[in-house]
Amino acid sequence: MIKELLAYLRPHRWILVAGGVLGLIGSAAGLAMPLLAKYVVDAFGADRSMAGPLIGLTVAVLVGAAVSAGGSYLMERTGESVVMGARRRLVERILRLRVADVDRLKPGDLLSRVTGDTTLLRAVLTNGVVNSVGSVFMLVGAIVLMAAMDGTLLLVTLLVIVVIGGLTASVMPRIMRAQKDAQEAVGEMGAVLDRALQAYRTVKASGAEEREITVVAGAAERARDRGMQVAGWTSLAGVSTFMAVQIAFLSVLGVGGARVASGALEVSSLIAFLLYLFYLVAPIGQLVEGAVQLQQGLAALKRIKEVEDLPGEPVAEPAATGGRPLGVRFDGVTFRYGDDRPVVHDEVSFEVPPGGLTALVGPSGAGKSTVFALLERFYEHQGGTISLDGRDIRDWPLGELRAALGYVEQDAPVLAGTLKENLLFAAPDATDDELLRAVARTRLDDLVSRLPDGLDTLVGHRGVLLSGGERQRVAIARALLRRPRLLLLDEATSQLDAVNELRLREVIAEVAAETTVLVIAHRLSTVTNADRIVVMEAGGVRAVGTHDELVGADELYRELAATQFLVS
Ligand SMILES: Nc1ncnc2c1ncn2[C@@H]1O[C@H](COP(=O)(O)OP(=O)(O)OP(=O)(O)O)[C@@H](O)[C@H]1O
Repeated sequence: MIKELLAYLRPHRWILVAGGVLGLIGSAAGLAMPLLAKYVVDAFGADRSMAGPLIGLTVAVLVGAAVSAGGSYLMERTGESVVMGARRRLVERILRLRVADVDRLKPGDLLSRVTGDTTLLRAVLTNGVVNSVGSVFMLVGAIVLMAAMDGTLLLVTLLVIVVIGGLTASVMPRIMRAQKDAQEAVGEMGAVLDRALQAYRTVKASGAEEREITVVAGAAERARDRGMQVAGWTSLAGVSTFMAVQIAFLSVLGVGGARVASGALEVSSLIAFLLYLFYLVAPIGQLVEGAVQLQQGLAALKRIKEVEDLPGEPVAEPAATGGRPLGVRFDGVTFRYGDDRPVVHDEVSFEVPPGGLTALVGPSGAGKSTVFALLERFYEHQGGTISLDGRDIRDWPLGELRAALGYVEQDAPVLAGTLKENLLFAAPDATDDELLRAVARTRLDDLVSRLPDGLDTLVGHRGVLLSGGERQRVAIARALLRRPRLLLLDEATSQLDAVNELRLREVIAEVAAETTVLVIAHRLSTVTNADRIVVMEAGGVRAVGTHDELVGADELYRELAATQFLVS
């Protein structure tokens, strides 16, 4: 773990060394102060000119202050860079995780790892490490001098310090565990709050505010309790430092007194030794503080590593969009979402030639959305072959594959930001002309002219300022701007009014004239227009045909058409 912690420091090691050296020089200047003051006083007594010593003293004060300030500035700067680097790596990892892993993670908790845990790294990496190194220097120096005074007394001192130091060290892992629990409780708090914010209206409509508050507050209490434990262990560690020096003082006084009495040691040496003993207080205190910070940093690092160690997708190299319509082929595809999950696709086979409109229909849970998820390679199928354009999707570079597809999700397809940002999300390089054409094709021009700032109007968190039908058309326009070779459209199940439905049907028909469109259909209007319909049931393909053919030949389809489609 320590090695991994140091890895964060490696890129900044020279700045850290410089900061550390400046800090040491600053301390040395501080140490020189009494000596220079003594010269001033001596000069005063001896009736000599005080100018020299005074100038020396002033320079030492100024240089010492400037050097110390520079040193601590360098440290803080590095701290910020380290935090930034850790955040960047973490965010990069999070955005490159596999969808299957993200399904299991809680967004609020991830957020707290990026914001909270990375911040904890700062103290340990800068002050913690640097102060500890400085303290070790001072400790070693003092010990060497003490050894020169009297070896026996040094042994007594070290014995006391080692015993109490060992006891202090034994609480360190507890500090780390308590700190990790505290951070986990903060993460939990984020997760619950995120859940409540994602379903804000449902929370209110369900009268669940109080319950959600209780859950968040519960996590906050846990964070407090564990934080208090950290504080308790930290105080214990602090007080034991003080105790170590006090006990060492008494022991040295006792043993030293006896040695003075027996003539083995001079009184002046005993006094000097005792003075040095108190000199140890500050560096030992800093070492203990550094060790505590180290534990806190390690706790944070553990949480950061848990995410960083998750496997990611291969990096999808950006690829050019546009091109010929793609044909799709599923050949005996089997898939389940996890080893302990039921089979979702059991030998799914169907073929879609390039171009035209193909509808996927079937009862809820039949595995229709999963077809899209597999095409986008959000998940890996376990058996059979999926090919696009005659090429196994496993052989497509991920970036190229996703650039060829346009994907419109069923839920919340609009992101916070302006309408324009939303439209350009999948194709940031699209020209204004292309943008306006997509707006016109998806019949969004009415909306744009009504909005106060046109395309630059903010659409709110998850597009809440737009209607359901508008959000859907924005999502389609966004997918179209990517010039997909295969458009995957998961029709929203929400009821659209007649005008919106007609518009949507027109848009889909137009797009299907240019590219392959695969739509999960919940409306009869979409289905009757389709060139072919794939009927799915319980993880398999039951029938393929046109509306008229299927009404004649397939009982399930007839039933679906009679109830589900006509109802919606
Ligand atoms: N991310 C997931 N993790 C685990 N199981 C999932 C996941 N997504 C879907 N499932 C399961 O897979 C099965 C098929 O889901 P899928 O969404 O493909 O069905 P669908 O035919 O699109 O249904 P609907 O018409 O209701 O959207 C369901 O039983 C569902 O519980």
